[in-house]
Amino acid sequence: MAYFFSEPSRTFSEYLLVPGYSSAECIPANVSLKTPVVKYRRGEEPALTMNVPMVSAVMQAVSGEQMGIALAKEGGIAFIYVSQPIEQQAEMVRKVKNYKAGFVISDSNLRLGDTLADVLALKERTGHSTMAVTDDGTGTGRLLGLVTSRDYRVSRMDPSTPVSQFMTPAEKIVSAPEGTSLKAANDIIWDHKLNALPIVSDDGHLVSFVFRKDYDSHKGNPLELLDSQKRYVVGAGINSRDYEDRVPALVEAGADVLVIDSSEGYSEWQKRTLAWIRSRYGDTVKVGAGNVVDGEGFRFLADCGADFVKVGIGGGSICITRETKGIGRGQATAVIDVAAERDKYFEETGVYVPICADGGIVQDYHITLALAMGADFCMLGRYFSRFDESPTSKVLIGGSYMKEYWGEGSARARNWQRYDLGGAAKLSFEEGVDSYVPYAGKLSDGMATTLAKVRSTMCNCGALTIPELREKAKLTLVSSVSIVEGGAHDVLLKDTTAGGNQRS
Ligand SMILES: NC(=O)C1=CN([C@@H]2O[C@H](COP(=O)(O)OP(=O)(O)OC[C@H]3O[C@@H](n4cnc5c(N)ncnc54)[C@H](O)[C@@H]3O)[C@@H](O)[C@H]2O)C=CC1
Ligand SMILES: O=c1[nH]c(=O)c2[nH+]cn([C@@H]3O[C@H](COP(=O)(O)O)[C@@H](O)[C@H]3O)c2[nH]1
Ligand SMILES: [K+]
Repeated sequence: MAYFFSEPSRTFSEYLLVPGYSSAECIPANVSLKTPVVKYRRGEEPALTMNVPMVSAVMQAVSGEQMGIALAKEGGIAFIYVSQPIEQQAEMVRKVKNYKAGFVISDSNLRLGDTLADVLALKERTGHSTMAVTDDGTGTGRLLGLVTSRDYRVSRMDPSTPVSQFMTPAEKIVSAPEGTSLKAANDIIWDHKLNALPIVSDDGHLVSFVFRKDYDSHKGNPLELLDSQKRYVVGAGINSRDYEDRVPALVEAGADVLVIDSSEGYSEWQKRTLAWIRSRYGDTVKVGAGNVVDGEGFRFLADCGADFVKVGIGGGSICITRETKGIGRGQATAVIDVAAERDKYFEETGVYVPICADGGIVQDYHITLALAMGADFCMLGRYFSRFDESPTSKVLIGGSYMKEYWGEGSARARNWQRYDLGGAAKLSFEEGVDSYVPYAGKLSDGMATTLAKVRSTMCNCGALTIPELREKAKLTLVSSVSIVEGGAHDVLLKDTTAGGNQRS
């Protein structure tokens, strides 16, 4: 006979936290959001931790290289999407690993034969007024000259004037050698009153620029997540098909952690994928698996060697898996159940396998709830898709700026793993939608607000760390009537944008 769970499956909005005693030390500035990403033995330190409990979803509309850089700066990890060719994904990982704060690879470059008209067209296209003239017209060619807007007067010059006639030639350029520190580069910029300092290799090739205006922007990211070589930490998705080719490419590109990206992880496919990675790399390659929604699924993946386990089926904002396939579970219940099994597993084996609550975070406080219920960190798609750093375009709709956001199981994602099942067997239905989300500006500003709320709620619960929150949290179910009580009610709102139920 079929098994029936005795409890209904519930979601985050059905719960609230009841405050506990807050001592005088319990202030947001003292809260640490540090959390483990990969499994560790009792008494040992995890090989990878984050400074904030947030990772970005393995999705085309969310996690490219810009998200990788921006999120690591804030202390979290982006998982570069897997639904793209291997080399292209590896290149995104490399771009995050090679990124050096303040050192910008030139994207506006000219050849000697180009003209003033080319300069103007390039400026129009990239929006940048500092241009390198190189032998091959690339950002890493041999540096022959520089063009800035101070070098030409559009009203007085013929558009066909070659750049060689008005550029600053190489011998007059102030530059710095490769390996110059950011501090030293900024000193040169100030001493010579420059706007941009080219960094040039021993053989005269342009490496990057340091711009004066960048000086302030990379001071003060106290939570940024760096590897042992001071490069940003980045993750990448894999699938249970082409792992023998994809995993080596991603490892070689420098990915710090991988995750098998699937709607459903309690399968022979994931077991084989994990076994292959362990046989080839032992424990040196870190890989999460999922998704599961109960203790049984968790134990299976933990036994298969997963470094962390991802929880959540059908709760995502663009998900229609529950509607199309009838699989899934309320996200709060899934997290609570899996967390209980994770704790039991830890008791029994001495191995702590972190869990990630994936999907369905709508309000900022849902993150705090997920942590209180036992999640070690949360994966968010919709949330991150709204910021400048997501790879999608910003569009003006009905007077408001929106960003596009679509599911990995939607037709738009053209996810060949789903559709190419070999021979005539193809997945013929969609499990996700294509949508708009309200544009939300810069990631750093949005995360600052979100995490301020998380820290503040933790203080209400008397907790300065995530483990302490889990220990002290008192959670209550709320009735549907009291949910109405929790929003602004029985008043006429003057400004509808300040309503109590606005989504973050
Ligand atoms: N978290 C969620 O609720 C959901 C997430 N998604 C997202 O959509 C994307 C695609 O997910 P899925 O369709 O579940 O991808 P998937 O690749 O895990 O599964 C697609 C199909 O391929 C089969 N399969 C997997 N490995 C195989 C192998 N080696 N040989 C033969 N068959 C194999 C699976 O059993 C399944 O029928 C992912 O990005 C996922 O995160 C989609 C639906 C729900
Ligand atoms: O049913 C689904 N169809 C899809 O096409 C799809 N694409 C992504 N995902 C999952 O949703 C998570 C992101 O959820 P949020 O937008 O709520 O943060 C992601 O992290 C995924 O787990 C999908 N689920
Ligand atoms: K299964």
